[in-house]
Amino acid sequence: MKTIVFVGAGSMAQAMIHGWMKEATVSPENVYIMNKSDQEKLASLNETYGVQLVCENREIVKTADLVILAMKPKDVQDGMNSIAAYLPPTAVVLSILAGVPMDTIEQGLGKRPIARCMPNTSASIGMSASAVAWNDKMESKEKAEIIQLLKTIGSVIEVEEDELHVITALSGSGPAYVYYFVEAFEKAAVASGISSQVARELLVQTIAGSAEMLKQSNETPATLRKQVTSPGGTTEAGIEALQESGFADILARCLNEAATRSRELGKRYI
Ligand SMILES: NC(=O)c1ccc[n+]([C@@H]2O[C@H](COP(=O)([O-])OP(=O)(O)OC[C@H]3O[C@@H](n4cnc5c(N)ncnc54)[C@H](O)[C@@H]3O)[C@@H](O)[C@H]2O)c1
Ligand code: PRO
Repeated sequence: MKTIVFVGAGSMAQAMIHGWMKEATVSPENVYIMNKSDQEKLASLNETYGVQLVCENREIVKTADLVILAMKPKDVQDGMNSIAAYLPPTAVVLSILAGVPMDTIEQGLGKRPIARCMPNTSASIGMSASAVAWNDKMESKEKAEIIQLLKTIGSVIEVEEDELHVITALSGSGPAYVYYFVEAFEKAAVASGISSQVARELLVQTIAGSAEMLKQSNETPATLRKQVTSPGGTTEAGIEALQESGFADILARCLNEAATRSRELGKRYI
């Protein structure tokens, strides 16, 4: 897929572009960005990498092999209306929108190969956890090309479209939960007399090390947790406080609320 056109290029699309440019996955002269706002940030992407800014010039869509829908769900109908007349029948569409079903995209842009992907913002450093689902028009060659593109911004797994609501709640939103966890723990550490710099450095390395242990050790999270938790020791006291505060229920509620919002977004903007 030579020519890629982004329709909408906010924080998520920019993370993908940074990832692709760092890995030299696609040629910058073949990446076009149609976007309605934030032209300064996009100008810096153009200056840094040479990707093409086309603002709202829709003619470029006529040359697209791959169109990436990356506006907010509330803007999807406007966005599709603005390109539908220019989109060649052969163009493949990749949507990264939370909640919006492929049915809605087929209605707006016609029955054609469509992929729906949920990446996350760690794409900008090649560390996205992406999941992708396909419509029934997608051929294996096109799937392979999209998977290849997604692999250069992190890991990718193929899933059924129905699973994407929960996946959006888990790994699409996931970085925000981790950042919130760091914010909250850092604040607590500062209140207990540690400098925020020391707390942040230790927390970030602890998260990175624990993630690597989960990846490399082949142990379950519960086993790894037990290895840290000495009977009668400090971790036990901390874990008991989390359990008594209903931490697992809080996380379940977080996941359910986010997944419910994804389903609502899909229905709200059809
Ligand atoms: N931010 C994330 O962490 C994340 C992760 C995964 C998926 N997503 C999905 O990615 C999409 C974009 O999210 P974001 O956080 O990057 O949003 P954003 O608001 O930062 O960017 C959206 C951009 O789309 C532009 N836009 C709106 N309508 C347009 C149109 N018709 N033509 C051209 N440009 C248009 C806006 O000007 C804006 O710059 C959303 O649908 C979201 O669900 C976001
Ligand atoms: N950010 C988007 C949202 O908050 C989708 C997942 C991450 O809706």
